[in-house]
Amino acid sequence: MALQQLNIHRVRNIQAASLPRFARINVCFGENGSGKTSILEAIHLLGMARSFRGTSARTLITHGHPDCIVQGAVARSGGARKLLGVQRLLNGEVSLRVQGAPARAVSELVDHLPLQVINADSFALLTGSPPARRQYLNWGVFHVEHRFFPEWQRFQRCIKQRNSGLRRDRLADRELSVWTRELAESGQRLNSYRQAYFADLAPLFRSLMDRLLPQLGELELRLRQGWDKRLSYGEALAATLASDREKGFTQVGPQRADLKVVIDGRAAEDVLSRGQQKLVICGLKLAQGQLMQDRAQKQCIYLVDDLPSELDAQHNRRVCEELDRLGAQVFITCVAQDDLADQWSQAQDLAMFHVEHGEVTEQSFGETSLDPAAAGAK
Ligand SMILES: Nc1ncnc2c1ncn2[C@@H]1O[C@H](COP(=O)(O)OP(=O)(O)OP(=O)(O)O)[C@@H](O)[C@H]1O
Repeated sequence: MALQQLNIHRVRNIQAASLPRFARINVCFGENGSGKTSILEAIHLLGMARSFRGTSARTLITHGHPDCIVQGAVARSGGARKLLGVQRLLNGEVSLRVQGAPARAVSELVDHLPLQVINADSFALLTGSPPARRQYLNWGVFHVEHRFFPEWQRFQRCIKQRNSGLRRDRLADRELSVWTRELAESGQRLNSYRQAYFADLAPLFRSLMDRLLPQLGELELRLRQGWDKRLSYGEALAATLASDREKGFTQVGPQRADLKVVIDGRAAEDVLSRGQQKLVICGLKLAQGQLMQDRAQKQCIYLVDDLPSELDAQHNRRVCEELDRLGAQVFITCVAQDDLADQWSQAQDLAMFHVEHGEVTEQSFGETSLDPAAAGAK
């Protein structure tokens, strides 16, 4: 999957930008506050209809304007182009388009433009609360198991109904047991999709970490399914029914699942330096891209904001090598044009975009210091 062109209107400090072509590796460089992250935000808006910082649409829209719009063309290698469009309004309204026709759900965009973000907020994968890790897990399963999303929707419906039954008095017993049975079946299936995905993901993650950070100790990725693994989900729900009634909600299930990275028996977030944490995060994100390629024959697109921060040159290079090995399209930001020169000098399919006060200009290859001939002439 690759983004082939992008039009940006009123996204943060970018009033208007028309980018008619991209390479596989796209480096956006410019001074602090120039608008590099805003380009990544625009791409994220196109694929997810929201900011990657989880903030409201208001923060994406250029100050003083009522809306922002992004339009782009994506294509699978050898496949037909798809035109996507997203408009967000200050009042919270959102309008999505695929091939010019209104799209009903964000999942349609996600399917066409699968994105992986590596930025400062990605640390939440290790140090944040479980929803960030469930989101990571769900993203992966969604892209390789087509039965996951409808099951996830069904599960949400069941748990909502069961929780509302739990809050009512005992007259609702019959209704409650119907929803509990439905929930047990749906949760069990959801868990089996996640477990199958996890079984493939964990070894990929370990071998990536062997390359990114070989001196790290015994590394383990663990999946907690959200209830006692010796029980079926139905049994676990039966065991907690009385306490669920008291509390008024369902306490166990896939909605409580979590992932844990463990090193020599200790939680990664407790023992790793900030740079090492960043490498683990890169390992997790790269493993998902690899698995998506292996299982779904689809490429995701990497949005990488300020990779060099927290990483020394050697580890920076290793992450770039892994991105390169994946063959995925990458949009990556840095301050100076030469910041990523070592990493990408061999890349054949490279484009450089200079960003200044919200204006984006593609540098021709002759103008870039990453061009081997130009670099040699300096
Ligand atoms: N809604 C908005 N409307 C207008 N300008 C905005 C809005 N939100 C942020 N900005 C401004 O856009 C500019 C570009 O921000 P951006 O995060 O893209 O910079 P950057 O090039 O990634 O910088 P850095 O290297 O510091 O990370 C900043 O000056 C920021 O204050």
